Amino acid sequence: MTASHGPHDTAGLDRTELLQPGHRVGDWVVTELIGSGGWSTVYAARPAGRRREGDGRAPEPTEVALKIMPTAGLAPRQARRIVESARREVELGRRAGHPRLIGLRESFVLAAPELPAVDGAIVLVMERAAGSLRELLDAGVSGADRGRLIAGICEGLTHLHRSGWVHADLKPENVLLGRDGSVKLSDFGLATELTGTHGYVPPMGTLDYLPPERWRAPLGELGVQVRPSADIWALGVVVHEVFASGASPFPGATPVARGAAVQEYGEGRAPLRMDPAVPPFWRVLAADCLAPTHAARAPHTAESLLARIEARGLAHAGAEKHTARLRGRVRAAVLAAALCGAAGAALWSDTVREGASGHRPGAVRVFNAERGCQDRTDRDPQCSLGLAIDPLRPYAAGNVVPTRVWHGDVLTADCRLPDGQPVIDEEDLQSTLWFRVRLPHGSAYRAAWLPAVRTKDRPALPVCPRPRAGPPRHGGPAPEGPGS
Ligand SMILES: Nc1ncnc2c1ncn2[C@@H]1O[C@H](COP(=O)(O)OP(=O)(O)OP(=O)(O)O)[C@@H](O)[C@H]1O
Repeated sequence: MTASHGPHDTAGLDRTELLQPGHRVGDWVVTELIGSGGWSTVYAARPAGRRREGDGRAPEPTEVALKIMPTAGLAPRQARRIVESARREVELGRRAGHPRLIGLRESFVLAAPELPAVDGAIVLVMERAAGSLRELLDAGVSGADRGRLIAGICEGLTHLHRSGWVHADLKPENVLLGRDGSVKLSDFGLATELTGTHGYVPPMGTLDYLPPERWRAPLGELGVQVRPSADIWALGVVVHEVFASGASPFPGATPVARGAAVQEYGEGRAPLRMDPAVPPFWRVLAADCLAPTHAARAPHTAESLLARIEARGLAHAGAEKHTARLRGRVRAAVLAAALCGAAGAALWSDTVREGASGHRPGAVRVFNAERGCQDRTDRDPQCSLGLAIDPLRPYAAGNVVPTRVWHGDVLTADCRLPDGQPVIDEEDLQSTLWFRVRLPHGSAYRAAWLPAVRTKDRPALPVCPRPRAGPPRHGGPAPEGPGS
């Protein structure tokens, strides 16, 4: 739970360390302090002793995290808030367990008359995580991990939203990481179950992650209204932070100043300005999450965002696999040429690339919307694009020929298909137009299909005969095509 820094501020608690290593809390012994939030302190702990086998309880983990939420000395309103927060955490843990949510083992009230500061505290016994996304951002997230982490957060949100809950406090501190690097959402102190289209939360939250509508939301008897789109907004901020070294997409030196920038943007008085370090695919995704109103954001559900990330991941994985296979083939071709004393082997990539050859009829120059890929000449697999086997099937990893193409390659198209499968590129351009392009000698297919969003050229070409719809083809020569 986040204390005291929502638009409806309340005073937080000034707490010092409450428990020392070795202190016994229920069946657990504190081993070290992990960290403190506005209303709680989290400790690592180990089991106090062996439980008897067959006592009907779940097997003991070697380590847990104890979230201690003291209530002593609080004003009745604050104490009620703590109890309510614990109730939300326990309720969500009981009803919506999932590998992408931190596991809750048990909860109890601590009786510690010798320690008045924690006597009567609420204790949550949780699965212990290895760290948080905040720590990872501070240390520097590796490029390869970024997409995986965001996909993990989307998985957690998808599960929560499908189960009818809103997290309402998504931020890097609440994205924990398992020892295997897996994502686990945590801190459900503000999580609320939807009644119809929305739920209610206490007037609290973390300023940097609140959507524009939260700043104007009236405070009713039940609290402030929230909808799943509030989590999607927070996800947009997190996506930006992950790619922009922890920087918020909203300018300002303090959370309050950044909150003012959010409101300006929400009212249409300022554009959304993202850091250039955010790559195009993630920029489009973050912009969808950061749509200024609930209505504009609502179509971008956690589930649909996850599907987009997975589709992109598949395409990349496919690119790497195909490139590795092709590299093997190229090596074999070079070796064969050398053994035969040939002057040189014709590499498929050189055959495909005709960047300097000028324009010829049917020429289409490949365009990669990812700006980071446009200046590269090293044909990095991450920057390669796929050509489809079948333009009537989804443009995904199972439907691409092994031959890859890169930004600037010039291909020869012999016809166009105006009404193929719709394709949306990284900049949200959508088109159903496809070009049938020739592939070089020795390719597994003689022809393949380039979606029009992958080129800026629109050569005047005849309409292709409609390809026969059929089951996915995974190899062998294309039965149709111009030949080469
Ligand atoms: N199960 C856990 N395993 C490991 N670390 C945890 C666990 N739960 C919380 N932490 C860490 O403990 C620290 C305190 O967490 P806590 O939930 O009390 O506050 P917070 O999320 O930082 O802030 P607030 O609750 O005020 O928003 C955070 O750094 C968090 O990453």
